[in-house]
Amino acid sequence: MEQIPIIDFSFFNIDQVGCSKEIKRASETIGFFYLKNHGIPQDDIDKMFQNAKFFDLSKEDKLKYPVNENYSGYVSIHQEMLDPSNQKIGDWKECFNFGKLHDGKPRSQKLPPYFEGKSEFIIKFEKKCHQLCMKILQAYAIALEIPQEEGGKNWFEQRHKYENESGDTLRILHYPPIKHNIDEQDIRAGSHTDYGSLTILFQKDIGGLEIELPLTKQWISAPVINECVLINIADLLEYWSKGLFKSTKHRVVFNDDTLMKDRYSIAYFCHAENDAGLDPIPSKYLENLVPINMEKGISYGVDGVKKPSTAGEHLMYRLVSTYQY
Ligand SMILES: O=C(O)CCC(=O)C(=O)O
Ligand SMILES: [Fe+2]
Repeated sequence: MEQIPIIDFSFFNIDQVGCSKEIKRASETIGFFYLKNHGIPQDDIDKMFQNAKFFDLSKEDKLKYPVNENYSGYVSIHQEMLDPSNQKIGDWKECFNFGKLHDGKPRSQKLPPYFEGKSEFIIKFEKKCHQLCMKILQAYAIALEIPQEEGGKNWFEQRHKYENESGDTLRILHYPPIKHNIDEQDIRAGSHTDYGSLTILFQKDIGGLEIELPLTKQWISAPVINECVLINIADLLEYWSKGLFKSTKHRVVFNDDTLMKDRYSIAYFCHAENDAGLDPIPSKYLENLVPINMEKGISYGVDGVKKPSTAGEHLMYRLVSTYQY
């Protein structure tokens, strides 16, 4: 059975081309890879996980900051349905989404008092995640040999400028234990692909994440591996690469040994700027591929047929179909 590869990112500083090729290969076959020596200090990750104490607040207090149309805020249990075509009830999870923060505040939303005094750290953490994504995206540009006159190794960075408006989101997640008899309908997170360019996933202690192998459609588990973050390709990279890179489906299931336990995770969703187009990457590796059908496997909530032409439009269509406001 295929395994999710572990890539040592310190190798990128020694042999950029070799390491980039390894990342390219993992992205073409599985769409997921573990990254070790990724450069985000473990202390920062542990400190970020401490923010999950927010979930201990009363439901009332949490609901004062509900998720808004920009995708920032608190998402309660059953509110998000990641697989609307197969799920009847929403996911058994709660999360808090931090939109891109500026001056300590998400652009269009007030942070709950709980995060007061913590926002400086959260912004720094978010920036470190963004920087890591830029380095990984640079690896794609190197592996795809994007011509210099088209942007070369900065092709992706030109579309992901931190200061510009985008769907970049840092999310803390809590999957509470299930106390009732598990309903067949209940799932911690329904099967889905992510909406941006890349996702960094920080797992902790409790497994349950599964990914669907693109070729065989077989589900395999993506266990917690110490000192590694998990990277997955999201929709934009699949579009830009004409399907060469796989935006692989994943879900979080209840396991017999973990369903009575709290599960926590952190995801950083790296998005292109809202105005970034979805035209293919200029690369000789894509010459013989045809652009993929963007609606394939994705239910766009607005009218189901309209094609998104920018990263921002794509995000909007996907959000409309997964959230119940
Ligand atoms: O919690 C996890 O391990 C996965 C979360 C996830 O896939 C998501 O929020 O998009
Ligand atoms: Fe996801």
